[in-house]
Amino acid sequence: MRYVLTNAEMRAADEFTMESGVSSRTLMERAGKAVAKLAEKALSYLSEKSVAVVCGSGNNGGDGYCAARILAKKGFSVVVFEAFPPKTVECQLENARCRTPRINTLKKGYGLVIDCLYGTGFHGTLNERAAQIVKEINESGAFVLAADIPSGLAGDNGLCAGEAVRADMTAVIGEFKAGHLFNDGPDLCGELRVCDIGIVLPEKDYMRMYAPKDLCALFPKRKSRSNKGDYGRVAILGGSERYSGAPLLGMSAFKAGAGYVRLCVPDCIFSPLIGKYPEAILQKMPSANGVLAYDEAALSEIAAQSDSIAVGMGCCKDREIYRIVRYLLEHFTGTLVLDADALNSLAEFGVNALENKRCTVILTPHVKEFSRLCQTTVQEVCENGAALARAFAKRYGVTLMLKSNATLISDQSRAAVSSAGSPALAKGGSGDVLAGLTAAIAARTDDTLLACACASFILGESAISLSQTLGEYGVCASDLLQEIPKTVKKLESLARIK
Ligand SMILES: NC(=O)C1=CN([C@@H]2O[C@H](COP(=O)(O)OP(=O)(O)OC[C@H]3O[C@@H](n4cnc5c(N)ncnc54)[C@H](OP(=O)(O)O)[C@@H]3O)[C@@H](O)[C@H]2O)[C@@H](O)CC1
Ligand SMILES: [K+]
Repeated sequence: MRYVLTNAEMRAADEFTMESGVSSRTLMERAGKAVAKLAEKALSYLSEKSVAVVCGSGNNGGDGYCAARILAKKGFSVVVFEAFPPKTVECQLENARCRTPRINTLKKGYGLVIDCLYGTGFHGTLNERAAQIVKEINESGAFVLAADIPSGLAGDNGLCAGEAVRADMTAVIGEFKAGHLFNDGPDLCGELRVCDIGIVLPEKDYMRMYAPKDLCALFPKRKSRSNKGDYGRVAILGGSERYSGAPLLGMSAFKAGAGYVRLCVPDCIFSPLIGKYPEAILQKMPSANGVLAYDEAALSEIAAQSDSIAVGMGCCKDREIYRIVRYLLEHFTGTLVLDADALNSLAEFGVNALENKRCTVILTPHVKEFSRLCQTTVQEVCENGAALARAFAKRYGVTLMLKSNATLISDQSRAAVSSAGSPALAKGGSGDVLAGLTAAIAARTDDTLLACACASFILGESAISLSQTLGEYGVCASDLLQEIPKTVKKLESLARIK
């Protein structure tokens, strides 16, 4: 497991490391060395071997002077662009130690440009001169290596207002910052390489990034003497005349190992589904106007016979859906996964229903759905998603999985991010697949944070691997159902090695 920090948390960790006896000069030397090492590796693949290092006034600039000195000592042709005069003591020191030639403007022709303009100290927007320099970096035609984070990208949320460096590779100094993973971050950072410089973390309350070897604990070897009841009874409650396929994508629950999957669909779409999935239990629910209708007896039976229930996929926003969600919140004692129109109905008819519940609740909104739940804007969710998710999870006593290019998960005390994913998932049906996966995995564990991270990982990895053969444009949600067992098998195999 790795951690993902905010700028302030990273600064505190740097300071804590220094208090533990590592000097700032040593830390910078390590950072510069790590950047130089990645530069050298990149240069080995490039035909043009000249390097330009663009340095700002802070310690990110200091990393740059240090890397330039190391690369020059190794015999590379290196120039430094002093974009702004050094301000911090370490930057001034490294500037003085670096004797490579200086340039005043960045022309084309370098093989590699190292961006050390701004790191975690960046805030606000680029001024005119900085924006011009960033433009020159982006238009240089060189391979761009960003030190710590591409300049212009906000470390706390991965947003950039206007121009920012578009890197081919980013040398992540110490720990991931949220900005590497969220919003514009993945498109601007290129390949992320973490450089360990011996940072000592003062606490362990950071956002987590689970590795496959943490997630595989959810796929222990199945005992030969076991039966379907041991692997979770999942109910998928969804579909409408308009979205008749959505609940079928919840069959992902079976692909993630559930023992039983019960598809509960409105009577208006029931008949065509008979025999479609021979392994599933098919349950006919009443409907009104093509949408699921409230039926207490049926819901009571589903609640009694399920370990987890996913509700909302393709349901349509409706008062009847809201009644169904309220009933399940108040009577079900397993894990309830609220997705799509269950969330939209909650937002429309009263999110306070979440206060009165007996079950464990997981909400799986995308950014727009979450903005409706919080009665705020999408922009606000993009800017402060982590804080909003944490506050919401705490306020309502739920686990929240906020879906975007990186998925942010928050329970009442912890947070995690899953960055596995692909733009191939930006299509109808992906969320329905995720809801089924989440319900299946959450049925087997009390650790909802881990369950959500695992479900998101399986979805993301399956999409990545399918994209390699079908392409990001070609992959669709039903393809994922075929790929998921392969991803799950990798976790299963990993669990056996442990
Ligand atoms: N701490 C350590 O020991 C270690 C740190 N390390 C490295 O240091 C980096 C952090 O360094 P840092 O804190 O000095 O900040 P950095 O990003 O270089 O820039 C700050 C300067 O930019 C300026 N500025 C900001 N925004 C601006 C804007 N919009 N427009 C214009 N100016 C703006 C800002 O101005 P000010 O806010 O003071 O007005 C200030 O002058 C970190 O990412 C890592 O690479 C590693 O070596 C490991 C050890
Ligand atoms: K940078």
